[in-house]
Amino acid sequence: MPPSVTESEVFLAFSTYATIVILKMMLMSPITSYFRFTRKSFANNEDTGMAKSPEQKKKMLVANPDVERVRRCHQNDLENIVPFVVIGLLYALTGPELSSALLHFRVFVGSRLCHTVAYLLPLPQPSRALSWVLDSGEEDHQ
Ligand SMILES: N[C@@H](CCC(=O)N[C@@H](CS)C(=O)NCC(=O)O)C(=O)O
Repeated sequence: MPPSVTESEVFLAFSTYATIVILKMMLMSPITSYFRFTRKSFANNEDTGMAKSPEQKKKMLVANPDVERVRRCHQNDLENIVPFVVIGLLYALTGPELSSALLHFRVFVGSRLCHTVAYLLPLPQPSRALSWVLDSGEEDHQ
């Protein structure tokens, strides 16, 4: 009996690379929390319970640039990784050559990791823009 689509090497490669980028995206939540606590910047009134005065409570509700940066990075992941998972799955189902599928998946995952590093450090532009162009281009080529 021929192997089913889900047993194919392309599908296994897709599952592996999709899992890597999804885990990376999920990591953005604990990183946001880390920045919220270290910068003492929260989104909701009820999150500022540790404030010792009404003034401190007010300060804690002011947006912090580091927290906002991680949030933008997370948002950008959502804009790119969700389409990658959907389009990558459809592409894997078309039965492409393993070598070209691996190239697409690796370029996407590599450039997404570069995008995160460039956004969070931050690295000077055009490093982030180039990594974004590479991974969004990958989605178009699948
Ligand atoms: N939603 C994005 C669409 C364009 C995009 O993803 N640009 C890349 C390369 S400049 C980026 O990293 N944008 C920053 C961001 O989404 O916060 C934006 O508003 O910038």
